[in-house]
Amino acid sequence: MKITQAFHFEAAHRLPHVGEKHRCYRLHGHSYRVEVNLEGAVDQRSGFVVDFFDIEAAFGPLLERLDHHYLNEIEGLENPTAELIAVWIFDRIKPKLPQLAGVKVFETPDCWADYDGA
Ligand SMILES: Nc1nc2c(c(=O)[nH]1)N=C([C@H](O)[C@H](O)COP(=O)(O)OP(=O)(O)OP(=O)(O)O)CN2
Ligand SMILES: [Zn+2]
Repeated sequence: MKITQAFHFEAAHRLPHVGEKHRCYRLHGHSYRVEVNLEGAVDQRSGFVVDFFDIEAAFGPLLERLDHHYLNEIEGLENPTAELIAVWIFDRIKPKLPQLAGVKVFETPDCWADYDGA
């Protein structure tokens, strides 16, 4: 069984390695959407793969670090592409959520990165 919980945050960033002529070299912001995907057996008693409240508890502290922050200043996010934000989130919540199967980070409704740990 697969389950997903979505979160949202607003943040500023710039991409330092794209070259000065690329518009994303300049400071700008996005309304990010994050989808946390888990996969596992449904517990017979609870009926849950994982309680959504537990997913919220695992991701909440990261959300506080991301929301309304300048991403480039966060340790490990000096080059905050959607891909590297997805890896950053995955690596930090996997120890708390062993059933974690993937993290999607949407910069816009049309552009996202999907990391499954590989
Ligand atoms: N593979 C990736 N490519 C790009 C990334 C990324 O993270 N991974 N990031 C960017 C920039 O962050 C850029 O700001 C993306 O914004 P864009 O897609 O241009 O969306 P906008 O809403 O700003 O654009 P509109 O066309 O005006 O809607 C670039 N590439
Ligand atoms: Zn951007």
